[in-house]
Amino acid sequence: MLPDDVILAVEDLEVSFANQAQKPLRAVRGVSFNIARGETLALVGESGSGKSVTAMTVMRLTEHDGARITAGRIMMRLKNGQVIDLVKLPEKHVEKLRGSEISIVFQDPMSSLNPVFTVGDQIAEAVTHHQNKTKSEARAIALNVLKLVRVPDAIRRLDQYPHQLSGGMRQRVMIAIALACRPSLMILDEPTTALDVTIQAQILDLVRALQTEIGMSVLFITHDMGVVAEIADRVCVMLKGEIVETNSVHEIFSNPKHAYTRALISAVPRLGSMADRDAPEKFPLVVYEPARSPVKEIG
Ligand SMILES: Nc1ncnc2c1ncn2[C@@H]1O[C@H](COP(=O)(O)OP(=O)(O)OP(=O)(O)O)[C@@H](O)[C@H]1O
Repeated sequence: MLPDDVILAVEDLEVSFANQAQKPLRAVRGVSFNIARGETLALVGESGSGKSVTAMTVMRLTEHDGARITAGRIMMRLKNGQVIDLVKLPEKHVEKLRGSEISIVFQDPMSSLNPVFTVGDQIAEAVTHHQNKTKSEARAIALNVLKLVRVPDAIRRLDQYPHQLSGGMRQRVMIAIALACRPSLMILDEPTTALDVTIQAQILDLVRALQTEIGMSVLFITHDMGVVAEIADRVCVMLKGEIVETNSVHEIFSNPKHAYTRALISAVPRLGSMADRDAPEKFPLVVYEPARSPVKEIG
């Protein structure tokens, strides 16, 4: 059974990809964590450490990519209080939970949004997929949710197409779609990596504000300890498919136990003084340069 305040508990999760030439690739190895109601848990680690596979497995989407869950449980508390193991759920049931109980926002809104439908239609579609609403009711919900994610001039935006919005506005629309059916858990997979720094800060502010307002839980995936410092309550550090350290954000930065955690902190110049300077040699990191977008925020 889950403690009352826990929304999601991942227990000893193992996920493998078949690899014809060699033995299967164990992308996620014995991963365990839980997320409380209203909490933001950051999953942090370098490229290939297994963050996205973990997140996509919580959505039960990795099987579509040929992965197999070889062990573990993903216990989820639904909005009606029922607790279920997502691993055991047949696809047709999981499909009903995506968007209504858990939703996910990806890095690149342009590849998630459909270019030929308006913003309003895409949010309304997310609503009518799960709820028995008329077209005009769904449009009213779409308008409210656009306002909730602070899209200025929301009425006009409803009838615009994705290409008419800036990168930051598109990411707000993706968050609006993810929020439309008020899931209790939102997964954000590197949602700000493709945005420039000021827009990134605005999106992080938005996620924080939404959490205070609607009390949802967040699983936030990032490689950037600077972002972790801004957004997380607790942190799981992933390395080569395993979680090597879990702690509160305060403890992670003030008293990092694992050398790899110290290396990640040192990779962020303004946080680096807080961490062990020897660590980067032990765990050389790929240094990320977020793609700078020349798009100017409009409105
Ligand atoms: N569809 C797939 N088929 C085969 N292997 C995959 C697939 N998706 C991911 N992997 C492998 O699983 C491992 C974990 O990848 P994952 O995408 O979870 O890393 P990550 O920590 O999210 O990194 P990134 O930030 O670069 O996405 C990697 O070795 C990756 O190559």
